[in-house]
Amino acid sequence: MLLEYATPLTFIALGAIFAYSFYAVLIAGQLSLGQAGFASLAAFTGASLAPSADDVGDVPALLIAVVIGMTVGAVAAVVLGLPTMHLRGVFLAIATLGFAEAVRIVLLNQEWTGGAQGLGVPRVLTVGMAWTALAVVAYWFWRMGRSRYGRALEAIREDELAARSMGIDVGRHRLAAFVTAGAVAGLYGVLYAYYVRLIAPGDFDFVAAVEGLVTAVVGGSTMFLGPLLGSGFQTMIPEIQRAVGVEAGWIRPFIASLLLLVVILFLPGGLASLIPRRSRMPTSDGDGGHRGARLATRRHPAAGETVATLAGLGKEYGGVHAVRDIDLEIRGGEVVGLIGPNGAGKTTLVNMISGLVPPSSGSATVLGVSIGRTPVHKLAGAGVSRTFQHSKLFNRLSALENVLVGGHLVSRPTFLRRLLWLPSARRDERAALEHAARCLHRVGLGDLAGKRASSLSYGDQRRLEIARALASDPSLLILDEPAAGMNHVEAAKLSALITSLAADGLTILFIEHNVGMVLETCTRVVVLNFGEVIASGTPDEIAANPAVIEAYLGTQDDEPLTGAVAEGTADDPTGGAGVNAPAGAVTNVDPSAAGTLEPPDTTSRDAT
Ligand SMILES: Nc1ncnc2c1ncn2[C@@H]1O[C@H](COP(=O)(O)OP(=O)(O)OP(=O)(O)O)[C@@H](O)[C@H]1O
Repeated sequence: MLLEYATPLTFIALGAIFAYSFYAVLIAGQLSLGQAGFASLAAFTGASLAPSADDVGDVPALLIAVVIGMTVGAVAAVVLGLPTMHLRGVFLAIATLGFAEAVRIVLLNQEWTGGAQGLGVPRVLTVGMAWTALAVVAYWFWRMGRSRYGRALEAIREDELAARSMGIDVGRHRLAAFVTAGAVAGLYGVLYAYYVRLIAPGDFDFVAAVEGLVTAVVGGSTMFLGPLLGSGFQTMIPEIQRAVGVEAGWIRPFIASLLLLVVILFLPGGLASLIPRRSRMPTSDGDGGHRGARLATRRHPAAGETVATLAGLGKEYGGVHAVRDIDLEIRGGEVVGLIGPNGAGKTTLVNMISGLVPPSSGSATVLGVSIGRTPVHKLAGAGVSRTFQHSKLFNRLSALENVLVGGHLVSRPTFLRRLLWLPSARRDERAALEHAARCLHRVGLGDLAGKRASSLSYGDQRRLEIARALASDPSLLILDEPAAGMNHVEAAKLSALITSLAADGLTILFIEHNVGMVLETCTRVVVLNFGEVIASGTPDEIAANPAVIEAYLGTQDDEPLTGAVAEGTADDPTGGAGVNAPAGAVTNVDPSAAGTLEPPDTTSRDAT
């Protein structure tokens, strides 16, 4: 019975293995078509260099060829990956496709490959061997999925910049994913060669690459069973059509393509999205009643110790001086509020401090690291953690998973230990889960741990970003407009949270348009206008500072800032008070009202 289906079953296994080589990079958000080239190189070198099956036996010959092929695939991936890893999306697809085509043409013109005639290889692979190999590959990706490494790849796929800010070395992770793809494609190439009896360079052409990609996409790239489901679907649809008597010709491929279209249109997450995803939950409630191990912690600067020193820091975009000549010192335990009208340069300044944007002039040292050439993940490693003006959550991950990624820097790698089922890996994963749950509870989101980040309300998304930033146990926490979109009550709660974090010794720098909240929460306020610091001092000093009042109200004759901010609209940015404020200015014309003023932002930014 099984023998009757041996051929389709073997092709399902082979197709799934090839699709896993695409899945390996799709989970990190990379679109590559180079796998056909890796498979081709592996198939020809493996089959040519491995000893003959007659001399050493079938299985040893195949195993040696597999080792050669996977090594060749991985090395080719490094060679191709090093110069192309900075490419994204369609550019990476084109570059890798170019590589695969170059390999095909070179191999086509070699004598040792048999050229267009192809190379004869003994059939050694059985259906059992093919499925054993598939089981090993699927096991690899299954164990990877819930490891620290697997989470990092998912985070890169969801939002690369946020992943960098969580301390993930994106370049290294993307290259590792690419090398895995090379090795798995190499495995496929060798197994294919030892099954079909005759291989030709044309077997690994553009069409083969697209088929592998389609299989992975149809199966789904967010769950490890995806490639297997995709390959089963792709292989069995024609078989089923044949069995029910749909004759060859245009009908069969037409129906198969139509079904493919239906899956892609109605199941954007692929067939695997039909399988319910078990969301990770901590074993304890995370509110302090936990018993698991704690994660690594870092030494934080003591109160009054220098955290950041900025000297003459400036940033110019073309002719626009976003920030100019800023001297600033931030000390341990301070809560520094950064305020100023829209376009004053606040976000640009914190982007420089967190390493996202290099300064055009001046210098700065943050937690002992000088900014400029230091990559974002290294600054995160030094203890800088941040939220973004426009939420940069990992939308398809749950709230808890978002915070788990935030804990990347303080948790231990678990993937290799998970492969071996070592209890220490389970312990470390539990510790990471409980740490994430504690962070969620700290911001009041404990009950929403299993919810997808994209399904949370705007205010909860802001809080989730804070929980994620806290998870790295930062020394300097930077919050970019954390209260944006929050109502009066939520903003008051956030203010209490910031105060309690500062009481724990955390140094906080935050941008906020809600001046009332800033004056209430901060130990020091720095005011920017047109990229320059126009005032710095205690909340009381700032509230009475004429230069600040002028920057906000456009006149020096008005009352001092009182700690509350008028609600306004883009049409009436003064909150209806009729004050002649500069466009986008935050006003305090109605001290009884609270809220933020958010005129439409038309600035184009790489990182905000
Ligand atoms: N990537 C960029 N390219 C060009 N100009 C930029 C870029 N980022 C910021 N700017 C400009 O730099 C100036 C300061 O912008 P920035 O976003 O830092 O101000 P902000 O005080 O944070 O404003 P908001 O309160 O609206 O967020 C603005 O004039 C803005 O248009």
